[in-house]
Amino acid sequence: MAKTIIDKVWEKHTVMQEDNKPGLLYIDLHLLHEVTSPQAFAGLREKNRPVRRPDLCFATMDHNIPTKNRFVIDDSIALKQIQTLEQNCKEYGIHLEGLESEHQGIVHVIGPELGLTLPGKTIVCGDSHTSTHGAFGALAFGIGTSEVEHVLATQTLWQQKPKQLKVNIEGKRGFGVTAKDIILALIAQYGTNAGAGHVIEFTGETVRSFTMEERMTLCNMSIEAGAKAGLVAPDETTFEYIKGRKYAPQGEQFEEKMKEWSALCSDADAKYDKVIEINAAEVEPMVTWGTNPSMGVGISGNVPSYTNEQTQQEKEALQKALQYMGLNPGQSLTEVPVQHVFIGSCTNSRISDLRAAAKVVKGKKVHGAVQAIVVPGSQQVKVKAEQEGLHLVFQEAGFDWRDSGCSMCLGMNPDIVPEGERCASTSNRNFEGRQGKGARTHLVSPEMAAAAAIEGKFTDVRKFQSGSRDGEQYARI
Ligand SMILES: CC(C)[C@H](C(=O)O)[C@@H](O)C(=O)O
Ligand code: SF4
Repeated sequence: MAKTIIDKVWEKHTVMQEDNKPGLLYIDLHLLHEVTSPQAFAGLREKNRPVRRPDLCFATMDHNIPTKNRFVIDDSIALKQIQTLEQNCKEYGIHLEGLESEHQGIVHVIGPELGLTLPGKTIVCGDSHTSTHGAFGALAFGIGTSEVEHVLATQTLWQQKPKQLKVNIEGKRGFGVTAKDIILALIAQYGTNAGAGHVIEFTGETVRSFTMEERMTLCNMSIEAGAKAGLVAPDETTFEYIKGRKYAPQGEQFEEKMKEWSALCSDADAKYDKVIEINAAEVEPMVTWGTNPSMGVGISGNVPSYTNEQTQQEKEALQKALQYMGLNPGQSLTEVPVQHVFIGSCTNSRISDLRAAAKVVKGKKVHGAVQAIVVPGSQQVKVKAEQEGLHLVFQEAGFDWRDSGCSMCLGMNPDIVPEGERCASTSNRNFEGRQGKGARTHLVSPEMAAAAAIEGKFTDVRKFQSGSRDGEQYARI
């Protein structure tokens, strides 16, 4: 029978499978961070169990660390979680990229960067955006804390095989349109439940043309479309990215692996439970206006109005979102002023994101009413950006240049948006209170965030580039 890449990875990792029951999956890589691991280790300790494969675990700290004066942690819960992770890793022999490490960073940024994330692997982490690693053709998904304990103890996980959704993206995307815009457009059209119970395989010419970093952005947000995971079958772009990375197979071993990885694709006549077609040419730079990632619209569009077609329930949901966001029905997004700009998070904090934003910012100044920060996804991204002089571009414009971490993506560290204030954010979630109590989050691409920082309001980034526009993706140099 024809198989999808998901079937292939699944079958290869199934240790045990009884009819109509969850299967037992072998896990190749277990990523850990400070927030969702303490109880799991405590559980092990209580039962006096060792970690079965410490060599397949890899830890970092990212969520609640400060991005300024990173060694001064005032919050007692954050400090406790960080120290607990250090102790646990030491006690159980797990590799940790701590605050002092040059390889520290957001867990979903450093996995790929260090060559830990590889095609065909099963990868888990107590974190929903583990889907990011799917960009390499890995089956990667978030797990709960009790499952973290199970994986630590057994290196396996009970899983019901998910359904499969193919999202086929074709068409040449327009100038200034990024992977972030395409996934936001998909979620705006099909909703935050589109992928519920499914793993998404992203296919199509547009996806093939994406860099690995763009594929990561796409897979990162598949979770925001409700999916369990998202993946892209590996190809030359993938192998090229992996080659030479610290923990990737080297030399002859790499060549061998590449042969194996090349077979990792869906058979031509493989069946999916659902198929969605997206035309990338129809997507424009997106901005979310509401309190979930599906509440978004192209920059030339408006905040929605009430219509006769809406049910009472839909009207109430719209009203609630607009009230929280401090917006009026029908309002143009280009009139909406922002007070904060955040360029960072596991969605958009890689070197190509920073280059793209810097290109928009270069030679301009951040609007006087805006506080803007750039938070590289890892310390390695930070170093690379500094070698290229990007930090100077940002600093000269008035951006704050920080150390890596989750930062303003979520209100778990000192980078908070004050109540009632508005942030153009390159992160992935815009739920109520996500960036702080009463904070108003608008999800955008790095280019759009950079443009908003300069104008002090949302604006179409495409106009910033009119002089130098050459039909190429300026965003991805
Ligand atoms: C803290 C963690 C459990 C959480 C997640 O699972 O995604 C966080 O990373 C997030 O983005 O909301
Ligand atoms: S950057 Fe944001 S979305 Fe990503 S892991 Fe951290 S908190 Fe979660």
